[in-house]
Amino acid sequence: MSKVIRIGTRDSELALWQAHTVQKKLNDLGYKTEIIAVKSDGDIILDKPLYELGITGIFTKTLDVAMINGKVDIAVHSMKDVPTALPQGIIQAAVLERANTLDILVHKGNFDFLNENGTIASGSLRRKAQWLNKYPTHLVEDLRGNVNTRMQKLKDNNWNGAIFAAAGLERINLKPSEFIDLDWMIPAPAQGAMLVVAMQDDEYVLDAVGQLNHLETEIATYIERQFLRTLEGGCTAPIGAIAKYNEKDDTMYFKGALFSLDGKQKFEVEKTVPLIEWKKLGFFAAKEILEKGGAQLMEELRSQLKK
Ligand SMILES: NCc1[nH]cc(CCC(=O)O)c1CC(=O)O
Repeated sequence: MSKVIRIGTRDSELALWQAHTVQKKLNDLGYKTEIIAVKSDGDIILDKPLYELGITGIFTKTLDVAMINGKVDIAVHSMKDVPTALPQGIIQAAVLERANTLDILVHKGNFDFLNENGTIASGSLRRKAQWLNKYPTHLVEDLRGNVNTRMQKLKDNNWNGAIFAAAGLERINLKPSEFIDLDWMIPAPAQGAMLVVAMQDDEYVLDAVGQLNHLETEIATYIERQFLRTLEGGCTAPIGAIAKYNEKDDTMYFKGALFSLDGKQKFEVEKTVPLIEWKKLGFFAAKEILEKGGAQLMEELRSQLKK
């Protein structure tokens, strides 16, 4: 059989770059492919309510619906944008080798604001909370849109800087020379990783795409997303997590944290365990946080974030 694998993607520059990367890898393996780009806010036509199928993610739902309706065979996502529970019938087909996991501050060449009263921009609860935790006197302005839009808004405003995922800017060559690595900031679970999803009964496609899977990244992101899933229970809270395999001593390093919205409260876990313990690492780390006060903070966050 040699069917054409239809690759679903959103139409932002970053999403298209990611889809083309998957396309090239499949082509190199001898598969025929076609890119199908959907408008990010495209129409959703389905004969069942989204919640019945477990479709929740704002970045992923249009593609979930396209796949369930048979319009595309796979979808390529930034893994950190994908809800931890996938819709019914859709499964993780491959996690690609991870790129840069760091958040960076893109600035305007002047560092005075780091000690004084600065204003930076970010639309992410996780970034805002961590910034305010480190710089309690600063202002964090809201900033939304795709990376191109956000970079333009930074130029148009008098903010001192804005926070981006290094991976996104590097992929589309938008990373300017004026930036600093925020190595103290805990990234979003699965930041820097790309996920390919497919229908669970599509053997041909699962076999093709499975060849792109990077085991080390799959395991690290599994741990980070297990941590997230155990903590959040369906609410988008300020949560960071990073897992890293260390080849030298065959161990898995993990750091994860939960913050209050204003950054004043922080519950953190950091540990290194033998690799064989990876399967429950994210779960136990989350339990530890819940026990030392995180459960109460999650309660507060749920009522603050409910609209
Ligand atoms: N939420 C938007 C988003 N989703 C994935 C990336 C970049 C790629 C990645 O982090 O894996 C970005 C941009 C950003 O956070 O600055």
